[in-house]
Amino acid sequence: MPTAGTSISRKYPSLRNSSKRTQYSWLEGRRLDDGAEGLWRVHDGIYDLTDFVEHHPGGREWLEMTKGTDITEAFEAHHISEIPEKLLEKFKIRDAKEPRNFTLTFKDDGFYRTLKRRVREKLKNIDTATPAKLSNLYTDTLLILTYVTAVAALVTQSYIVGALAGTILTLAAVSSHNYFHRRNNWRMYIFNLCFMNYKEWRISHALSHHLYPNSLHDLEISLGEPFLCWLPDPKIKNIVQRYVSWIYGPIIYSFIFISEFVKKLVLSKNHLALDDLIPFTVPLVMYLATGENFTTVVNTWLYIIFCASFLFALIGFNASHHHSGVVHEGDAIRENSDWGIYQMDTSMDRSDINKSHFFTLTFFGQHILHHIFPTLDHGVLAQLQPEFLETLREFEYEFRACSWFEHIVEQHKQLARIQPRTEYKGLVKTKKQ
Ligand code: HEM
Repeated sequence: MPTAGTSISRKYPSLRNSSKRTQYSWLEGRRLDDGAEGLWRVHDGIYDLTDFVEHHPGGREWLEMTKGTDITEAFEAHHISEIPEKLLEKFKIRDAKEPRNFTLTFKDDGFYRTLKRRVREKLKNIDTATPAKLSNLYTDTLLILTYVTAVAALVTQSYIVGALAGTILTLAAVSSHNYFHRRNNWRMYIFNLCFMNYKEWRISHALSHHLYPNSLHDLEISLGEPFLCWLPDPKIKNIVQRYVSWIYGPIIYSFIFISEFVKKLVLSKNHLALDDLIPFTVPLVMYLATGENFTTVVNTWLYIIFCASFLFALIGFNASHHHSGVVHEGDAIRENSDWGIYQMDTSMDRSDINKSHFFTLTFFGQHILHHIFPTLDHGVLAQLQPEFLETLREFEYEFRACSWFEHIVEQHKQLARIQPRTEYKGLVKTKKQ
């Protein structure tokens, strides 16, 4: 087990290399490393939120899951208003004994908090309801179409209609990701249709990937290993993982949904819940609508799932973080980086996807703004671009974006890359921060 820290933490993440790594083992590792003294840590304070869990407006789950960990990044990213910070003081019981494990900063005059103040003001003066309603309309339509096209695939027994049903299922699942980042709401359950559970994604995606992208703390990186290895480290990938993954990668893409479910049955069966039955509503509707025999229903449904899984991975892995020009663990980064700047260094947006509300919602668009303000509806984010660009200019950073196609090419180059960059090559134009 390595003992040195990582580019953004003093300690190497416990249990990262466990052969049984899951969302729950990631949380377990955080409890071992975070110096939260069995309670909740925010910056250098220890808080007892036991009495607040039930009353948390974002839902009890977020706080239940994170008990015993440092929630600084989660707390900062999930609240735009000043109310949570004021409320938090009520629950402080002492200063933490150890320094924080993570070295990312949230200085008041730093990039992230400056931008957040501007966003807070802007949100008071813009129409957020209309774009949010449009997102709801898109999502609900995709949900209905998921069932309709699945039935159509069964009736027609056409591979093309089956692939269309898979496409719709993926678009519905990605849209529902807009909802599981927020307070509990029914649309977050749409995500479960694809065999992955929204609650587990709140851990691997919202709490791990969003807060520490491309680092050793990012579960979306570690769960891909040893088959898909994006970190530039010759110790974790050989020639097969670097180049042959270009060929076997798409096959893996197709099995992700099913394998996540199987993994849950094997490794996390204690966490099985009623909502894990949601994916089975699709074949049930297919059966009830047509009366087809069991084998035909299951075969058609599995074909839809494989198509959906392929497209989901194609969209997800090429959304922002694996362009070979962005920072991955091992590459030099700024010391004590502002959290928002670290997010900028590890991401690159997609100019083509960002142009449309529908594609932003269904292709993980407006990626950087979504990462740093995950509780805002995807449809609202475009309106925040002026404040985002203004703050970037002020901090002398540039906004980086390229096409989706370039991301796909670059992601493959990143799979092959093994040389970490020894000089900081983020998006900074000057040394000023
Ligand atoms: C793991 C840490 C936490 C996470 C992930 C989290 C997440 C969330 C989410 C998702 C929402 C709903 C946002 C929306 O839908 O607009 C929310 C709202 C809220 N949370 Fe948290 N929360 C955390 C910790 C806390 C703590 C420690 C406090 C205060 C003691 C707090 C106070 C609030 C308040 C007051 C709201 C209402 C919205 C607002 O005024 O900003 N949260 N939180």
